[in-house]
Amino acid sequence: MSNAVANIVADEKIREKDNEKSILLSMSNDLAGVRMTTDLYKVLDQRLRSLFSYSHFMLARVTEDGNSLSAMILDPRSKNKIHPDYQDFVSTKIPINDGFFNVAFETGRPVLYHLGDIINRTDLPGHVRMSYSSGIKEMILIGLSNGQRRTGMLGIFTEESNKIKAEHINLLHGISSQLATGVANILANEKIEQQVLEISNFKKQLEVENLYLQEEIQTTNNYSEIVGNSTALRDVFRLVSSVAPTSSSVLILGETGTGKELVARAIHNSSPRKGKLMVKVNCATLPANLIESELFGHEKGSFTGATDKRIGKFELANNSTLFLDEIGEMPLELQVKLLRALQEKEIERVGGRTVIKTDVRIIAATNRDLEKEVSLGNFRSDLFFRLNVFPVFIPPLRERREDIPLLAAHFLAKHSKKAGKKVIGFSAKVIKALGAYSWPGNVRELEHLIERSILLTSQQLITQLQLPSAEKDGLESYLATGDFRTIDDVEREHIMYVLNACKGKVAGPGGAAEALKIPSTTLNSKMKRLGIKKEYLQE
Ligand SMILES: Nc1ncnc2c1ncn2[C@@H]1O[C@H](COP(=O)(O)OP(=O)(O)OP(=O)(O)O)[C@@H](O)[C@H]1O
Repeated sequence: MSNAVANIVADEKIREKDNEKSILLSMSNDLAGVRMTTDLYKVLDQRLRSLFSYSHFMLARVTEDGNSLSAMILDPRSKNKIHPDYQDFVSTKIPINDGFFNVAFETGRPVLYHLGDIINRTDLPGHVRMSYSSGIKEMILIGLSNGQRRTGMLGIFTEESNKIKAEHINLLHGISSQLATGVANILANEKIEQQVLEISNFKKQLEVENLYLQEEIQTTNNYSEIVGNSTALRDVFRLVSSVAPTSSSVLILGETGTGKELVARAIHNSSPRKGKLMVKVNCATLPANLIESELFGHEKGSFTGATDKRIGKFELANNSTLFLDEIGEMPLELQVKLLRALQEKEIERVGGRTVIKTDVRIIAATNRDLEKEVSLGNFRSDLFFRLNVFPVFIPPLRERREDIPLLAAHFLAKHSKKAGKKVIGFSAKVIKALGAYSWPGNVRELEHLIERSILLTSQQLITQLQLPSAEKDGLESYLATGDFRTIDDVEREHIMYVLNACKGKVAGPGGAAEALKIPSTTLNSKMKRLGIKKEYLQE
């Protein structure tokens, strides 16, 4: 070689080296700024294509266990895409120890394979066969390690032989550590984003639960007292205190507004579960399709709108009490699921596969006649029997009128304080009217009426009652006047009339009992109850 030629060759080599250096430098710069896989794809595709012509590349990440690879960037131009094994290959973990990937890691340099030369090897892994049958001639594998830690694997594939030259291998080796750092950055970034997402989901969930618990606390405070001293209510108290310490299901029956929720809270608050809040679900206020997820929770994406995982009320009530209000409104298909949850003591979230053990005490309430609903086929008999192990019936207010004065005084104190007014009592006429009204809305109606009356009055005494539809309903306005006789009044008058006619004789022939066609013992007890004493009789 002449000196001149030697100089030209040397110059050429220097230029190549300079070119190599500048490629390496600009690629390093590009890689250092990469934070997302889509950016990495663009950088790699652009830079690699400026080096040599190739068919496609593939970047895989090393999985957490360090033993396998999973796809990270799939080149849309991959020749393997039409191969029947492609989907399996890109969606499953591929072991590193396959005689190819591990070699690329162990040698610490890019390893070039001419597939035509190795295709007859008996130990070839599936992915190499797939590439070969898709027309790939050369494959270069570059193991990416960040210090001692393996992070990923870059594979570049050509459709023509001898496309990858020694200088390309050098260049690829030169960028491998930057690329490994880029991959590690992306993985760390993804992990952080995932954690941020999880934290924000948890935060949202906690906010929802917190809101719910706040409401519960407020409700609990409102319902801290059951007022009343009637025999009927005392019977309820007896039942409450005998069932509270157990874990037995309770079914509370009664018309609307009789205090079923109050009694449910009383049971929970006197039970060993009182340290946790009672959780309430109103089966009537939720659309049928949402009750299931409300009760059992759901996994993210289990149905349209399920954007986040949600814990159901059953799980929330673990080790506590779940109050199922208006149980009679529960759709039949959900009744089966509820029954299963009660029997098995475990639940599954909607769209979830894992079974979650729960220890939940159920208190259900309804104003419907559940037995009738069973006979009409609207309520499952097996669920009814399961819930009805301990029924508690709360009589309507009109059947325990003795409670009205106490309740009225209680609500007067409560709402006059709330309204900041000094209202201290009711006029005699109002007390009479309160005692006479039929209270179809029970205690709730009484409370609302008193609250409204306090707001309307400008005096210290409530002298006017705004009984609902008093003008419209003749009977109710009659009742509201308080100017009418009760059954007791009528009975008392009639007994006294007959007793007078019998000259005060109660028992025996010619006595009042005989005339009234009732046993004398019954007449005596009636007289006692109605406060009829002999001395009241006319001479
Ligand atoms: N004995 C009582 N003492 C004090 N307040 C009562 C009593 N009974 C009911 N209340 C009050 O009346 C209102 C209605 O009570 P609650 O919600 O418990 O009735 P409910 O039977 O569960 O009604 P619904 O069937 O409509 O759900 C509440 O504000 C409650 O505090």
